[in-house]
Amino acid sequence: MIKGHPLKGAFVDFIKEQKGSALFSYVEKVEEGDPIRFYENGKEWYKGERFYFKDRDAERIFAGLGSVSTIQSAKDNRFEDIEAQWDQLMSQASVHNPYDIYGTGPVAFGGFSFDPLQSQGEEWSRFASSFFYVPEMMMTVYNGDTYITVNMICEEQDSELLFDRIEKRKQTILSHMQHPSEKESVLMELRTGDTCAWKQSVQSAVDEIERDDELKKVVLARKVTAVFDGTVPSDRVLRRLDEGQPDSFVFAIEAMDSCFLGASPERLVKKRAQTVLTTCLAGSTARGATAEEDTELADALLNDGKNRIEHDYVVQMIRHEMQKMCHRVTVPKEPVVMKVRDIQHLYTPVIGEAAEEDSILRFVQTLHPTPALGGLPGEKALRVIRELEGMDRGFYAAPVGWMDYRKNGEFAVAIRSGLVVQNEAFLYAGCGVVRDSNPETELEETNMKLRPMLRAIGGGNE
Ligand SMILES: C=C(O[C@@H]1C=C(C(=O)O)C=C[C@H]1O)C(=O)O
Ligand SMILES: [Mg+2]
Repeated sequence: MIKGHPLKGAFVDFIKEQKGSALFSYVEKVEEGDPIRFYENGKEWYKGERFYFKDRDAERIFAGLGSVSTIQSAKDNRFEDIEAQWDQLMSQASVHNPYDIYGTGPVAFGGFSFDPLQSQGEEWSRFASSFFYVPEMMMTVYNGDTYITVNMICEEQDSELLFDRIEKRKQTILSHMQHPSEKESVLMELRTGDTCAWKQSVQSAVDEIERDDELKKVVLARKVTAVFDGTVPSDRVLRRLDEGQPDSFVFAIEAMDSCFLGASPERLVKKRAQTVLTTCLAGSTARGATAEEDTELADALLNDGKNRIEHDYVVQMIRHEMQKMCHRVTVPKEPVVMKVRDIQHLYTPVIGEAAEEDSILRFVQTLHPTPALGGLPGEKALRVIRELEGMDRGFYAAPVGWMDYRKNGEFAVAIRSGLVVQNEAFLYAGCGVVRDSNPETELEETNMKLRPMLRAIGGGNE
């Protein structure tokens, strides 16, 4: 029995009043915390329902365990439907959060598949077309401070037992500093797919762009399959991504025996009160072996016509959509170069001012997919992708992130990512095809983009 927790009485009374089924949430500050450890330590009780999310600046880090309510939607209006379900849950919730920190208290974590009209690939069978976990327990690290949120939903007769059980688990997970180590598996085979056929589809997209005056850009992706001699240790993969990609969003989301994870440089949208941040990221080149070569490559990228056009299509669409949703939008005139470990990109950050009560999901719905992952114009490009790609992207290139009970939050574009299912890992990479694309160069670009995940699963050069 855990006696004396200040909120236990309040919880029991609340459940009694509500007659069950409403959310009770409380937040505590703890001395220190390691979200990766928290995630790993939660494996024993919560495997299959965990998540992890670190933003690009490592300003805010989340690790979530379990799900007291999983919000899902496969409807045509999946964004509105998810929002309505979240509103419904929150309208009856009792939230005890003495801290005014975004990302503490009830948070829904999850995402939306890239294209719900694409027929589902078997490897994605554990992933609904959109789903969000409301974690039972979550660690939020913000500016070096650590917060624990506990969420509970239960029947009246179970309330005391549940409170005590979670409190005990929480203590164990927080104190249990020695995480159970996973067995490393050996990579047996890397199936890169038919790269000739892939280059042909790039050429087909170029032909289509030449034929159709309206079509400007189509993003085509490919899938590489890694087969191991045993279960892929996804906790280790996550840890390697987290340690190896300090300048990226790092995320993981489990669904039963599958885990989708990655290290993406690309923000789809972040909303905090009136401020909305989004990103135009497109146009790529390699990193140099020396600082000089790196700068030369960056300069060449900034001055390369093909990459500038590829980038500009993204800016055009994002500017247009943001202007419709915000009363003020700031877009720099020229892109700058963003460098991550394996690649450099053209980058134009966009800032908008919207109404404080606007939901982040409205921005997700409107912006996804940007021409960085779909193409221009969007619908037409999606039709070409469905026809030429011949695979299910699942959550690759899709919005993955979190929203809080005030509809603030942040979503990354889930690129540089892969899906782990038992002894297999499916890795994805794509690139923006425009009129001047060369299939061989685009293939090389996808190889560069596969590197972070290959390294993290133990199949790449250091
Ligand atoms: C499609 C991917 O990346 C996108 C495509 C880019 C490009 O073609 O230059 C650059 C950044 C991303 O917006 C990927 O990483 O799989
Ligand atoms: Mg490109």
